Amino acid sequence: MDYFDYSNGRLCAEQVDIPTLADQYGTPLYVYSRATLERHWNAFDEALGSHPHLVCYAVKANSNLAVLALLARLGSGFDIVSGGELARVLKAGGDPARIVFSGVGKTVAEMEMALETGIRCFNVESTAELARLNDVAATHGVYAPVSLRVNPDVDAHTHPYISTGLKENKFGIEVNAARDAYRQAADSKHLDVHGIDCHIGSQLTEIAPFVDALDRVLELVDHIESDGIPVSHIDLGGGLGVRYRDEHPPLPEDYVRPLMARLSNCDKEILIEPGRAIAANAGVLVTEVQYLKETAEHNFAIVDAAMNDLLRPALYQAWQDIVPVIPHDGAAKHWDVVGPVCETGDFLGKDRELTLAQGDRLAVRSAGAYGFTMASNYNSRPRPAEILVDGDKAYVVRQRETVDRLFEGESIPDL
Ligand SMILES: Cc1ncc(COP(=O)(O)O)c(C=O)c1O
Ligand SMILES: N[C@@H](CCCC[NH3+])C(=O)O
Repeated sequence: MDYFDYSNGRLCAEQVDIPTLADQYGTPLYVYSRATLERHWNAFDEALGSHPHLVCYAVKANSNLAVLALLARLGSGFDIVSGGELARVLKAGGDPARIVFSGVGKTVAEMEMALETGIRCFNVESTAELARLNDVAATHGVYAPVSLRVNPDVDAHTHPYISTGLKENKFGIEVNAARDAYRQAADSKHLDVHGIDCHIGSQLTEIAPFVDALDRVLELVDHIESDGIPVSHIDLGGGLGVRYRDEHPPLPEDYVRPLMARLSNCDKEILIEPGRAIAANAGVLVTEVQYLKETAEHNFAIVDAAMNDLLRPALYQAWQDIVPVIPHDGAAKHWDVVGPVCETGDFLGKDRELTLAQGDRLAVRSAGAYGFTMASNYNSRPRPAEILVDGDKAYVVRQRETVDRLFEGESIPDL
């Protein structure tokens, strides 16, 4: 459930009128709902109940400082994948002791920054990374808290680009090699083994793969602990899907229940790393129809948002609902909603039945996750502004990028 709905024939975010926001701040424009973000985070937190747990929001889904700050105030932990994300979380007031650091390619500088900050744990993804982290910690005379991300070889039944838990994927340490990796970690003088971690993919709409992955992790925990290496937490990763079209992903409580049933006799702290399920349906991308172009083959609605603003349709052929901001009368037609970028793959939606006129505004739904964070400046397009709505108030949480900003850091050498 989210807080985007029509009131008097105009789309609103909570109690704020989206057409007015578009008039004030222009388009393309990302609009987020605080109540939706908080509701989703709380749903995970409450589902985990009294079992010791930490919901570590996956920052990559939506890393706007205002979004991170409001989750930090709820007591959220954070799953980060770069030094940049670490800096963002700290800037937003996140607690370093609630940060877990995932990612296959952590650099020495990123490790140093995280050690200095005193993060909760490194989710280590290879034995080479274990060795590097031990060296970096030794150089600084500290101990690095580690959890090994194991790749359980479970098919998440999701888009191949966002499946991460199969043995052919680059992520994690092969489940069969994990026991040896734990021995390496335990024998490393400057590493402290804290936990175990897995993340099998994103936009999962079934529970079975999560349960299979947990079973493999629990089997491994038995082996590791019988080797004399205790772990104090199990991190189940993120990945719970959302409804973009006609999917029926489980609610947070229905996703957590079967997992916790398996963990009823387990006193270890449970971490989860949801991103999309918290942020996706908490945001829309508002865009304006620039031209309507009807050809023999297709009707094109050329809008002012493009693949550089919202990449998911172009990258994954992802379907996101596109709705009018102010529905009006007229004959509906089938439109390909496309952007101005010079790529055939630049579309936001194809074959959408809409009643359109030039100048209409449209909202692309479920754009709060992997929307702005994947935006680029391709075609030298400044990135959109971002608005956070809270009840009847709207805050500009990122100004629209200016063309001047696009040249920052560039120079023309005196050749
Ligand atoms: C390690 C890790 N944790 C958490 C997430 C968040 O995933 P999602 O947004 O699907 O919940 C991701 C992205 O897939 C990830 O790579
Ligand atoms: N960016 C992807 C999800 C990737 C998850 C990253 N681990 C999407 O939009 O669906």
